[in-house]
Amino acid sequence: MAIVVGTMAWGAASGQSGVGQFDPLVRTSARRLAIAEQVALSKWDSGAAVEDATREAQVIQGAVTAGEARGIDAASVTKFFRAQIEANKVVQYSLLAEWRRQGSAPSHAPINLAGVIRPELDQLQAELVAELVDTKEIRSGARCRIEVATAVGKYVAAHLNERSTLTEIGLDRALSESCADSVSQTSK
Ligand SMILES: C=C(O[C@@H]1C=C(C(=O)O)C=C[C@H]1O)C(=O)O
Repeated sequence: MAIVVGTMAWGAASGQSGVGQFDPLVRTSARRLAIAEQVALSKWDSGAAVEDATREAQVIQGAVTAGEARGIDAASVTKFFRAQIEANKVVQYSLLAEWRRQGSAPSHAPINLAGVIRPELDQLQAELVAELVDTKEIRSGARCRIEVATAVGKYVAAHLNERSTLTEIGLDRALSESCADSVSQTSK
């Protein structure tokens, strides 16, 4: 027991700075994910499908172009934004199912997906690309996956609300392709 406690304390202390460096990426991912509610409401109103493959291709292409201009390779930008998109869809599917179970969505003003919401997502995309640049070194670190998971946990704990579980699932998915390596890290 003493060894376990000691190891955990060491792990928490040694991971501290790395975890903190992921905070902006986590916060911006959370803002992107929060917009999924507006997207889902617009799809509730229009009856459009959650998934829009044409728009997804535009999002990825825009991110790749922005990333390449700042020295981030196309493959890592693509996998990062694919994960962000998958997370967004998970949240949309979940909210839409909840509203179907309830028989109604929350009342809301008309939503302009193409003219307002997607440009907001585009703006956040630029911020995410800048944060990928800022975290390039730490995203190659051996503890990257643990630090990202810990940073998400910290964010969720600091923003508790009735949707925390969905937020945590969404953020874990959104940030699942942040690290440069593909090796699964468990306890170290
Ligand atoms: C957010 C939307 O829904 C889905 C998620 C996307 C995203 O996260 O960028 C893009 C297209 C859709 O598959 C949207 O339609 O704009």
